Amino acid sequence: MSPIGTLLWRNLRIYKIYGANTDVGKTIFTSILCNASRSIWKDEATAYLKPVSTGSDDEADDKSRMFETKKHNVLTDYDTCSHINKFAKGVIRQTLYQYSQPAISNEQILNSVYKFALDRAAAGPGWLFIETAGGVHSPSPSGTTQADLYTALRCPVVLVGDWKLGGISSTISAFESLRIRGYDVEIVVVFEDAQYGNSDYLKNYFEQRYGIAVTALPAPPPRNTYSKEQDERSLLEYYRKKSQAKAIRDTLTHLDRQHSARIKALEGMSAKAHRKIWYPFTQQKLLQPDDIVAIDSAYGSHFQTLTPESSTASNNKSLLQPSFDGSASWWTQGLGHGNSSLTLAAAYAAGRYGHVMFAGMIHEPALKLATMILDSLRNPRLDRVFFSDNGSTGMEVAVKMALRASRVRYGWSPDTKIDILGLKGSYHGDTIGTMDCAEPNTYNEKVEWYEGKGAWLDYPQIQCVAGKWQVEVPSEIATCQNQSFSDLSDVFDLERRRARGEHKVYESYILSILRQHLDAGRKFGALILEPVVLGAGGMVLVSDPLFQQTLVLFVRQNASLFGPDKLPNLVEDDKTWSGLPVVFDEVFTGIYRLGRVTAASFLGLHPDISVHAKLLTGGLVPLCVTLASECIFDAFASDEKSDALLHGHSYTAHPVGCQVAIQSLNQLQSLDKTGSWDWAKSNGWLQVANETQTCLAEPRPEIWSIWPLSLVQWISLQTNRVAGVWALGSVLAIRLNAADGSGYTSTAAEGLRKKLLHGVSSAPGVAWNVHSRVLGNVLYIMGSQLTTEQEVKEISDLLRTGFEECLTIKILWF
Ligand SMILES: C[C@H](N)[C@H](N)CCCCCC(=O)O
Repeated sequence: MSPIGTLLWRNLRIYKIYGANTDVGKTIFTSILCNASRSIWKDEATAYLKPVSTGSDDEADDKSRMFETKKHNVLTDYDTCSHINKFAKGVIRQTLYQYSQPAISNEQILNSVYKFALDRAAAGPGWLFIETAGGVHSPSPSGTTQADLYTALRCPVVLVGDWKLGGISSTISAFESLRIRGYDVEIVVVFEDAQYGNSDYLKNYFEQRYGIAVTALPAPPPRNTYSKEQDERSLLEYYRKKSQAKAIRDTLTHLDRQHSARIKALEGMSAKAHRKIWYPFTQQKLLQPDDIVAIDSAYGSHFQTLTPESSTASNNKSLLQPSFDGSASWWTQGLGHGNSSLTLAAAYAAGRYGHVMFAGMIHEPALKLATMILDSLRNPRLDRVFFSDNGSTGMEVAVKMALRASRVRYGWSPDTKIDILGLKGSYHGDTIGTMDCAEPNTYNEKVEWYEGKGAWLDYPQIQCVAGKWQVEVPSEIATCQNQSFSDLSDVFDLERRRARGEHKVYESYILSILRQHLDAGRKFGALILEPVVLGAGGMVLVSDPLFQQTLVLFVRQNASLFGPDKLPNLVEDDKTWSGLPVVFDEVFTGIYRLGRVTAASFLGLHPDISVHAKLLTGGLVPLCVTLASECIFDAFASDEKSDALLHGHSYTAHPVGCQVAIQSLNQLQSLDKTGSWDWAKSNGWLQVANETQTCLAEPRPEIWSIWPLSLVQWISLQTNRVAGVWALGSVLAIRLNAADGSGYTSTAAEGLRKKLLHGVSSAPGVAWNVHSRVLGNVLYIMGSQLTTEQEVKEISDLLRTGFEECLTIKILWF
């Protein structure tokens, strides 16, 4: 099954009819719109679709039961599909499901709606009106409300307002519910009512606030209970007149124009962007307008993007296609695009506070989040939370914290040159301070102010090569040989490996490097690591975790190397940093990206400073927290204001971010607790571990990925082009053999990226693709924490086909 696409065809104007409430006249308005479009666009077809209809099978809307209902409310009586039959002759009409049918899934409904729309578009130009059930939040068969059910299809909306007592409120509430879910309400239609005058109020309200027109029509004639014939005649007359009314013609003309305007705007975006936007991480001289992908919207794991051939495509070709968000929107995405509970959290905090000043003040979301994140990370060292905006700024703060703590501990003067200790290929942010924490590399070699301030150690890397997990030891760690493991859990089984003494060779290497630098008079103020995975440095399943663990323990156990302790009253306990403050940059790897709440837990370590962003807010808004131990915090305590951490972003601890983060953490924790990733864990990963386990006493670490182990192994066997591959949590990284030298500037992964971008056409008119970023010769695909087994299967198949096609037709794409 292909992912569900947004409904947009050039020749088919599709509108979704939502009601401010049930019983407000959705069917009557839809029948009038159908009838009118039939008479205005005579050569075109008009279709009406009711995806789900209320009532049991025998009293289904499809059956002609009009006038036989026992209810006496005029609109309820008319709320049947047979209205379309009777009052909008020639309209193609279909009801897909009845509520009474058992177990109709959301996917079934959405796929059927898509298929119906696709068939209509293929049949020729026209209109399609899709009538939802009840009010905006009336539940669908699965329980999902109407507004949430149809988000993926994202049709523009005709909102039928409520003309009764209380209707102003329900109409505005319905509008707001639709709006915060990203729907474009193109027009509001409502019956006139002399008693309440809702239509006048709503006209002013929507036109003035949102520039949205309101069309008001007189209500249908009251029911004639004495004569069926009379009743039907007067109703026919009502429909005939209203379908010819100027207000309805104007409404349809407006909807027709809006449809064309939406397509024109979408198709013009890339060219305009090419002239106006300065893109990040992009050599724009090499960028053509056509390379820029226009996004209409995003939902779940997919963007809805304009197809490359949209302007030349035949009329019935869909203009939008689902594009799997393969970089998880630069590693931020965790809980799906358009996640309405996150949206509501953001809206709630924006409504309650907007943004408020933080220095010297406190608000509930910040305090709650601080408590929650400290509890969640289960790191006994961490006591304090500093808020900033994004990973770079959070890391800048971490560096300031760590260096100050070291300077105070070791009694260095403020002008002492202090370096950091790190790993080659590390990347901690794009701002100058954090760039200086990285060794010289492609990202910083042409940055005028870059001045690397550190010593960076080499390390062994892990990847699956030809079906085996290899720990590849660089020549710098000379005496050690590459090691091969049958599964990844064995690599992460640090206790056993330590018991076997495998760390000793790492200790000697670390000591020899440190000695060289310290003997040259260098001073270090922090050990900064991206635990387990190096992100921008090439998506490296870093150093054998045993190496990172050994490095941290070595630094902590050999404090005297770094300087004589100048703090006479220092109380040493297991919360006090030793040797160097250990900073973990978990901006990318933390908060379940790798399947666990912290990446530190893979190493069995507690850092003194820990930085978290990206998944912290589920990928909705930027926010970063830098957590520190009390002992780091104390380094800033004095009677002098100038000793304080003089740092604070304007949007520090913005309530919207904090509230969204609370919601995200709750959702992620609940996914974890309720076994939502069990399908992935059993996808080869934990079976292998358990099989190996039977003869072992202690349980082994739980290592798994949403990307099946069989896929990882299969890719690793494509040895003529693949140098190695790994997967952990929601990340899959493929390192390709590169003739042009590996690294960020390599073009080796471009061919595979393009293959994924070209995508799949699974059936006529049904296409989807994968949007991904490459890091030179490394192509990675990152799901969200809500990516489904089905989505993973589709992408896995596409990857396999991509590799196989290239073999068959011998295209050298890397
Ligand atoms: C997004 C991330 N946090 C960094 N700011 C950028 C990392 C380098 C990405 C390079 C690229 O996608 O071309």
